[in-house]
Amino acid sequence: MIYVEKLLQVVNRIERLNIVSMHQMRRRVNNLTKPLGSLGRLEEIAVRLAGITGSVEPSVDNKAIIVMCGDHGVVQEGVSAYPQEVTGLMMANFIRQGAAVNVLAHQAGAEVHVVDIGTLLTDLPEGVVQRKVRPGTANMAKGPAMTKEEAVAALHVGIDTAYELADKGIEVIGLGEMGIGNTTPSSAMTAVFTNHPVEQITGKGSGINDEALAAKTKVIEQAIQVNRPNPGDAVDVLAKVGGLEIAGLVGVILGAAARRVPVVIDGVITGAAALAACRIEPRCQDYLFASHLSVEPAHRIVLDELGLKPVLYLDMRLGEGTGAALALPVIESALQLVAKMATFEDLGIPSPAPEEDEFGFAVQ
Ligand SMILES: O=C(O)c1ccc[n+]([C@@H]2O[C@H](COP(=O)([O-])O)[C@@H](O)[C@H]2O)c1
Ligand SMILES: Cc1cc2nc[nH]c2cc1C
Repeated sequence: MIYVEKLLQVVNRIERLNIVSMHQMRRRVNNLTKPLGSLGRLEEIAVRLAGITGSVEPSVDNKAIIVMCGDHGVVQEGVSAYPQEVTGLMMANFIRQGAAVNVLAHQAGAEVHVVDIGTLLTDLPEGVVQRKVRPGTANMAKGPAMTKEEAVAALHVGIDTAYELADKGIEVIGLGEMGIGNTTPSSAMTAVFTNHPVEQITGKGSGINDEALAAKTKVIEQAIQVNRPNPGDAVDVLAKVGGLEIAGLVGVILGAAARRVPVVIDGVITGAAALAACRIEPRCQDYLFASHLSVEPAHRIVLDELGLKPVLYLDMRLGEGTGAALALPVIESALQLVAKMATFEDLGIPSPAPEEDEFGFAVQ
């Protein structure tokens, strides 16, 4: 019960964007020495970051990527092309800086935090944050993946992680995950939340063949039928057909939004987490940026549902936070332009930009 109260406190702390800061940022952007609107979506990014942070000089200098790791009982049903041990092996790889996300995060100047929230690994490599709620989920094709209490505990791991990073001055959080089998719960959650047919939503994940895809689709349909998750209760959906790392990511989003820290989502798994977070508290939506569009069909459905446009289109389907790491420098560029470009006033000439409405948008 105490746990649920804490969750409510965090959710209640999530505020609307700061309209005054957005207006001031729009004005500044409109006065930069360029044709009005010519920096396209970079302008929208700068304006939204002003709204999130409540500052006309926001910073995303201090960046972190959280890689939540968990295992999935549903792998027993043959839904993945890879064995379950890969989750643990990749966790070790993150620590030795050998994974794709390490390379890309290093390039972006982002820290990588690897959290074991629910893998089967018992002997954790040094450097992994140990926050195991339980060792892997149960097989959701046969019953609930976890209890509601476990789902709430996982949400709190995410909230705590976001708060810890906010406390130490992290200004933007990229979401990443590792969990063999986790495209299965992600597709199930997306189907339940959006009511799209499972067949339209399910993809090949890390690389199964057509036959296995047909079987995976059936497993997801069965999991939904067996568990009957309530689409109006995101915690119920997470517990019945979700995953520990997915619930952890939902917590990260809630915690980051409560602390006014922007969140960059990655592929289909972090997307399903974003959908759940927005079902818990719709204001979360304002704090989210979509880094890229994954090959997994559920990802497009999630981003459409959340009204998010991806920064990059690279046909990736890796996860780990790789897309988030790639988009961070683009987001940072938006702020660099605002901070460093000259304005028309700097040149001593009045802005040739058209009149603005009360929100600072051009009146044509
Ligand atoms: O980010 C994505 O969109 C994405 C798409 C397909 C696969 N993945 C990654 O691959 C793993 C899940 O794939 P699977 O086929 O085992 O469900 C998991 O570790 C994810 O990080 C990630
Ligand atoms: C090798 C490997 C690396 C991954 N990283 C994220 N998901 C993954 C799945 C596999 C199989």
